[in-house]
Amino acid sequence: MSAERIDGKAYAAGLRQRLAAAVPAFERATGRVPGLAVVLVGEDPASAVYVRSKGKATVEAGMASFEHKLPADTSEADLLALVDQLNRDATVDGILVQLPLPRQIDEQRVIAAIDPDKDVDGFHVANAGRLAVGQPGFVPCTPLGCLMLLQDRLGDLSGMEAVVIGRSNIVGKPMAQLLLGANCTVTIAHSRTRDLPAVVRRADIVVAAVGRPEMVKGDWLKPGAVVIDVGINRVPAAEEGKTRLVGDVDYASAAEVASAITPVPGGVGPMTIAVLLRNTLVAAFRRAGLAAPEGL
Ligand SMILES: Nc1nc(=O)c2c([nH]1)NC[C@@H]1CN(c3ccc(C(=O)N[C@@H](CCC(=O)O)C(=O)O)cc3)C=[N+]21
Repeated sequence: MSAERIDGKAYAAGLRQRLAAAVPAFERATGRVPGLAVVLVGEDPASAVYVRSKGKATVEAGMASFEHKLPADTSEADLLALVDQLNRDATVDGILVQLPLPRQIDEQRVIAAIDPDKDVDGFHVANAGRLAVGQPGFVPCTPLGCLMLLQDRLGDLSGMEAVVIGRSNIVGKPMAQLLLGANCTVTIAHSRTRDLPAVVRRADIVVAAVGRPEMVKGDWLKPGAVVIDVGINRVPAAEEGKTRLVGDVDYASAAEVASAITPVPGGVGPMTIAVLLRNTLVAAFRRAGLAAPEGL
């Protein structure tokens, strides 16, 4: 069998178009456009690339982008002061502080300082709690994007066996909550899981978010499984001195067994950015006391 390739880039482009189409109604009602503030501390080149593509996508969707670039030696107090200023800025609906932060800054303290109603990353404990108990809030962008791709492909997920590999607060745990909310039978596997291949072989849905290049092999999969690869790993390419991106799944062998699989790049990554804009638009409608449009 040769799996169908799940085109996250195309789905993300469609979502961004639907978001752009909803912005004028917000602008008519409020006299302003939704705004996203992105804060980058230091000059990690990969982080700078993501921040730039977020800013570009924000403007393309008709929203306002506010970029704050701070030097690598910024103190925690100075970053907290900026977050406080953004919390109080009425033109800012969403705040994203790019992670990881330099080691003099306590990430949890910074996330805790963000107004939960502007926390479009969904990283604040208030939003983690809302997701856990099924209240409206903000869901982390990557897992929500994965759920959208799965529901687009499979429709109702009720009763399906889902295995999430990875237990991070930003992907694995919220992904498991979302799949549980969609009535899957959910297993969270991790580095201490015994006989991981046997656990993965039960799954109708596999979400790989471990950060280990090409770890999940085709012979771990149940034939016909749908595979979502969250990993983005830069590895040496065949040509001397060059690099390439690979996922946490060995695409070639997995595509022989799965019914559908997301590629890397072009799968989950573009969805993360599109969902960030979706969360920002939803935050803007909610903060204005307006009902957010359906189906976003
Ligand atoms: N507070 C916070 N929120 C984040 O959402 C966040 C963060 N910090 N820190 C860094 C990670 C990383 N991240 C990506 C987003 C899009 C792509 C993406 O679009 N990737 C392209 C490839 C891009 C390339 O070629 O490097 C793809 O997969 O097709 C990748 C990675 C968001 N992150």
